[in-house]
Amino acid sequence: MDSQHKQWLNMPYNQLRQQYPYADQFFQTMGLSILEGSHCVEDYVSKLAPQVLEDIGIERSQLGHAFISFLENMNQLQQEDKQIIESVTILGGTDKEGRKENLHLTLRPGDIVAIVGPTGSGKSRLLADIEWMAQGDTPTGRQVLINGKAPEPEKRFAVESKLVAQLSQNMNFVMDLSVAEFISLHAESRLNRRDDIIEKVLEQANKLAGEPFTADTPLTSLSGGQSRALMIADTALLSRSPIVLIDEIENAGVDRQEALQVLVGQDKIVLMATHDPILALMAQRRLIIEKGSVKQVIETTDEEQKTLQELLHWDQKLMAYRNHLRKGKKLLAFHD
Ligand SMILES: Nc1ncnc2c1ncn2[C@@H]1O[C@H](COP(=O)(O)OP(=O)(O)OP(=O)(O)O)[C@@H](O)[C@H]1O
Repeated sequence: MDSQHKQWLNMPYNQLRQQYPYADQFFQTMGLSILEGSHCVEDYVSKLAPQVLEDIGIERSQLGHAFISFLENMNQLQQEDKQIIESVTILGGTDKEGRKENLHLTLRPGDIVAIVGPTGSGKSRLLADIEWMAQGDTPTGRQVLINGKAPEPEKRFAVESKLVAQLSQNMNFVMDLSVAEFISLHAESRLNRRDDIIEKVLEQANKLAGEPFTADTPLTSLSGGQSRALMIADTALLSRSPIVLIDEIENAGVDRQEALQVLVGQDKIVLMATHDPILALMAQRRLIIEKGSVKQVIETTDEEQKTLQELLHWDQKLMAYRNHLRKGKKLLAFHD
């Protein structure tokens, strides 16, 4: 035990708590009463009744060590939270025929980028290069930099503090949990203690989903659109990953505009492969992929923004017809 650890066990608890406000969580999780005033943890542990220790299944000598590991882990998580991503840079590699890809693209939080191109052109490969933080070691030879530098190997392969979250098309839940239980499990694993977090995620998911669902709906009975809505809300509000990759959000059952807004509102960098002109125009930029390489980067112009407004208008009309169809109504000419 080093001197820092001894200090944690011996300093008055009210002082310790001031420095490490999450210390209380250790006692709560263990089902123990929380220390008050100037008692120190060592004292507290030495005075715990044998019956209490037996109930929680831990030896007296181990409890102090468990407390130290808890504080260590929490401190590390807090450190990770402070790592701010200012930029992601993608440096070109080669196309499928080995020709050089002329690309040097830097993205910053709040950026939305669409990736477009024919089937098989390499859209998913580009997303995979970013997810993998390629360092010239994927079929494309691309390199991805974080804040202008190659990420350290621990970062690339870290599972806990992933920089990149993937939202995939197929989200079939097999867990026997309700929506509320799922959110609360995830919130717990992210050390998010906000009382209203279940409510917030659910409210956001319902804004995205066409058909509303409640906290006690079992995950397995959510429709495809509802599952995707839940995953998008969960990624936006609970995942700490600053980069979100989307491999095509289908039209079915999700409000795409709101989905992008909620992700970008959390200051994430969003990259999405898509064939959908509405989604593509919601991005500030789109990358045109051909034969495995980015051939062009197009900025969305004001002119194109007007096209977007028009497309959104048609989309609403189409949606209204879909609703009529579902309700068994006649599909007559539409009057604005
Ligand atoms: N630069 C490259 N060099 C070598 N292979 C590549 C390159 N880019 C893509 N590929 C390979 O080409 C194949 C098709 O790419 P990918 O699946 O990314 O296409 P896609 O555009 O996502 O297609 P779809 O629209 O059908 O999903 C994959 O096997 C991928 O690894």
